[in-house]
Amino acid sequence: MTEPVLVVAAAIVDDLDDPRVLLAARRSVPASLAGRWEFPGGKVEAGEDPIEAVHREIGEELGVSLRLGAEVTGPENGSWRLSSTYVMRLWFAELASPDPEPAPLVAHDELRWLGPGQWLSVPWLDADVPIVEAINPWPARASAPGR
Ligand SMILES: Nc1nc2c([nH]c(=O)n2[C@H]2C[C@H](O)[C@@H](COP(=O)(O)OP(=O)(O)OP(=O)(O)O)O2)c(=O)[nH]1
Repeated sequence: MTEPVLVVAAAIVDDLDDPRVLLAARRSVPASLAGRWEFPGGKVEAGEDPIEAVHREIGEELGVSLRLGAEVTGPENGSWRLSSTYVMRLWFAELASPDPEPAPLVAHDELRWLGPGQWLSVPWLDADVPIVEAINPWPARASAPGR
């Protein structure tokens, strides 16, 4: 069996100690994924350290530097399965500096800071939905039994 390709990405929040706002990025390419929202990031290059790859990808895609926090571990040896081809490792992160602000330089056409209770309000890529649900501090309450 071929090894899955490793994607690394960042769940960029306003404050690692008290995350209330999450940055989502809307893909502009490829056409099949355009309009869906994701965690900014990308594929680890051959021989590259995954943490270095996150910093490189975020620099390329958003033009900012990050301070990484805890890894958001998934069910597959700590990774999240994206598809038959890809698995993803994800870290919480905050901006290393307020200036410059992140910008959609490549691969995205819009960035949005999702506020409290809004983290699931955009159409995330299918594989990202369970991840956002796992980190969402405002999980939907089970509907009350009918009377
Ligand atoms: N970056 C990122 N990719 C995701 C997420 N969720 C998800 O299913 N994917 C998929 C989309 C792509 O098929 C694949 C990652 O590819 P990518 O296009 O972001 O990687 P890259 O920046 O290195 O792209 P490229 O230079 O090779 O074109 O993983 C996510 O939250 N972030």
